[in-house]
Amino acid sequence: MSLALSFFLATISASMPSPREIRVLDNESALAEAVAGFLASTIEETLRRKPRVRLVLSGGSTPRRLYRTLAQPEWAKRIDWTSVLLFFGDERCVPPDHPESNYAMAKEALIDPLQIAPQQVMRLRGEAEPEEAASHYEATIREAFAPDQTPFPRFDLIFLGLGDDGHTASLFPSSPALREQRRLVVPTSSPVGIPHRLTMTFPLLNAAVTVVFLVTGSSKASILRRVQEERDSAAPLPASRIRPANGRLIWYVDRAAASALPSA
Ligand SMILES: O=C(O)[C@H](O)[C@@H](O)[C@H](O)[C@H](O)COP(=O)(O)O
Repeated sequence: MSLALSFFLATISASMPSPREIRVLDNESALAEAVAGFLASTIEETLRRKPRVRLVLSGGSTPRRLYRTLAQPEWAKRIDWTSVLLFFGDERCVPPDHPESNYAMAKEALIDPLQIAPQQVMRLRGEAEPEEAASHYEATIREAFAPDQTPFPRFDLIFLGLGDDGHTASLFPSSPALREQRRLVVPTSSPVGIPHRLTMTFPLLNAAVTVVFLVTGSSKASILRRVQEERDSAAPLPASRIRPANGRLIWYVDRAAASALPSA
């Protein structure tokens, strides 16, 4: 094979997203344990190559079980949290102690129990003016990746959830934020719950080394099937557009959420 052809094939294969992996666990508890194990292995493997791990937490209610599991002694002793920088994929525009704050949930379930130092936690300032908060967070991300000035920094692992309308992070169907191709973080709005949000954008999320979706419960069965079956439709659901160009996409789902999948 000529050098030119092998280079061409390498380039093509490098630009094709890796296949998505769906891992079905019996229930929420088994899912939390499995994801904790995956996170521990990912952190261990990353720290063999780099001095720190940059991890993005998801909001919503699903990840709370995972965060509480990670705070348990048997997991706390397995993970070197002193080498982990925590970021948030999105935030509601509320104060950090508001019951709807994604930061407040992670603080209660993970950060405080593990005594993770404040300087390791990059909080999205939900209490600030949204444009200012978005710009500040973009600067925070770029500082955390310096001197690497890649246009879209590659987080080592990003956790995401799935809304029953197909949204993920705070990227909601029909939102202008879905079209953002330049910025890392933008203000946006939600049709449900807290209206004003901040969210990481598709280019940043899809730059990740690994993206892990956490989906549990029978209420997500229908939307999970739609997302898995959607192929290049004219208006794909936001969660369907999460396809790390040079990374892994893994769906951790429980049996209830997977009940509508063809292989279920
Ligand atoms: O701020 C948020 O709410 C999340 O970023 C959002 O994308 C969440 O992951 C989904 O809405 C699923 O939420 P549940 O886990 O509560 O079902």
